[in-house]
Amino acid sequence: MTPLDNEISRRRTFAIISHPDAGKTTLTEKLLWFGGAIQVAGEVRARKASRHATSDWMELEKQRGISVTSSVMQFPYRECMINLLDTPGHEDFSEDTYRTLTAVDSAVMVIDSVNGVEAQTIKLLNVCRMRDTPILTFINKLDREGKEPIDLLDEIESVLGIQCAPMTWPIGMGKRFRGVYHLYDDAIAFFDPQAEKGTAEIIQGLDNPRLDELIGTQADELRMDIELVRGASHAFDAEAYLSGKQSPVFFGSAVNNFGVQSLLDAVVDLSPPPIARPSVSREVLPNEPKFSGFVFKIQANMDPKHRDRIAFLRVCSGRFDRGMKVKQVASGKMLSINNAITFMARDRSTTDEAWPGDIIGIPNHGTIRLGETFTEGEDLRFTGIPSFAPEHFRLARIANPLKIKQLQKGLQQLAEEGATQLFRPLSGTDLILGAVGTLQFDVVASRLENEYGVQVIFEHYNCATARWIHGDAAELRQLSDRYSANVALDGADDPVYLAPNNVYLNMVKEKYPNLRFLEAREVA
Ligand SMILES: Nc1nc2c(ncn2[C@@H]2O[C@H](COP(=O)(O)OP(=O)(O)OP(=O)(O)O)[C@@H](O)[C@H]2O)c(=O)[nH]1
Repeated sequence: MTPLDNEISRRRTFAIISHPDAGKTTLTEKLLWFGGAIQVAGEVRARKASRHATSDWMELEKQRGISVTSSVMQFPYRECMINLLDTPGHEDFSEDTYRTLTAVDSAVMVIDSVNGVEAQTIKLLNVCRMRDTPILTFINKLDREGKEPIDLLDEIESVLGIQCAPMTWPIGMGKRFRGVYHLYDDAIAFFDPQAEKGTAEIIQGLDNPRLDELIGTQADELRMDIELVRGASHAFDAEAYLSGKQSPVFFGSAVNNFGVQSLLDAVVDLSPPPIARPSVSREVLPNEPKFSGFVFKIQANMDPKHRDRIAFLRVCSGRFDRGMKVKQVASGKMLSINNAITFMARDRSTTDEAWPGDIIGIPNHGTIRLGETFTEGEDLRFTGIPSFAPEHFRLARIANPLKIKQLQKGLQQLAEEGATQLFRPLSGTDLILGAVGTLQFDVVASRLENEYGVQVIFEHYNCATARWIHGDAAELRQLSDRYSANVALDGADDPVYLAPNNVYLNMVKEKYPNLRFLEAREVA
């Protein structure tokens, strides 16, 4: 094995997805703790405290500063190097989450056993499905009276349309929660909220008399349950998991540390290392010797006055060395990356190299855009960074018309960063902002004022949804001439139809059958 192959095989890059409050932050914290990356619980929670006050811009600003370094948490566990990518908790920032999901090789889905599958879980799972991302499921909060485990699996299968393969099975729940049985190790881990790692004892075998000794009549209930579960549920199938068709399911209680280690072991044992990535011209294998990667997230740095930003780049192939010269494919320029940040959760000191699956942060002054590809010279363009149809729209106006240039520049740059989407209708001079969550508008207004010295006023804009237009050029011209106020150019000058309502959208679809109206487009 070459050093490159070796480093690839030990990389696991994943994100946690969940509906708010299912326990994502708690689980992240416990994973870091089991991985030895944090010494005391609470470090992640402190960050979350600021995240909850998202309606307050000052808090957001603080959080933005802190989260540059906490967006990627890298730590060694067993023989692997784990990259855990953070995703914003608030659903108004789900665009950011969607993009982060394009940079991972797998995901962990957290389900609250009391609430089952929730709205945000459905949305996020659909994003994972676009790339057939393999998903492990963690059913959390077994220490509470929740839904029956078998009903939860049914719900996941029917609502999310993914097969479930239980890997562990809970013994009771709520007050009667005693632990889990591992279906493949034939081992029982007993729950003890007082024990340091949540587990009192582990025993082998369902027929072990110690089982009856410890949990009495629940032992026979468990034996019956397992017989039923083995007969009625899907057996684990590695291929089905890796192709995103089946999700191995674990049960536990994150706040009590219980079940977390099994999950982390599953990330090492079952989740895939970096695999080939599609680009416009060809597939790029991770073990190609030459470096390549793409930018999936741009974040303004701690000091907004300097307008420096960090571009988060996912390494797709080869090895990155500090100071190496790389090509920014979009501009054709060669850049020396001397000041890249790599991320170790344990100590913030930088390392000098990165391998496929790793994330590096490149400081820049707005010259690097979302979705861009970097290589050692080849003109590659990675595909797959999505932009989603916004659901909220505002018309941007300014108090002082002399500042129109600053407004245009500010909006253009914030759109490149992904903070909002910008649309310019073909007729008139209106600047329309689109967002997936309305909180994005507050962020944009505040940043325009602080960073560009522009006071913006957002007004209602009559638009229900946006669709990117692809297809026949002649029909596009006709549509643009006929509805020039509703056809706009986005930040990348691609045509978009701004539909006042669904009736209009259906009408233009019928009228222009050779055009396609897409809900998402790729940024790069
Ligand atoms: N009873 C119980 N509560 C839990 C468990 N895990 C997490 N919680 C609690 O559930 C609440 C939400 O957990 P978080 O980890 O903050 O959830 P989150 O998904 O990160 O929430 P957002 O940041 O809003 O996305 C907190 O009060 C946790 O203490 C568990 O295993 N059992």
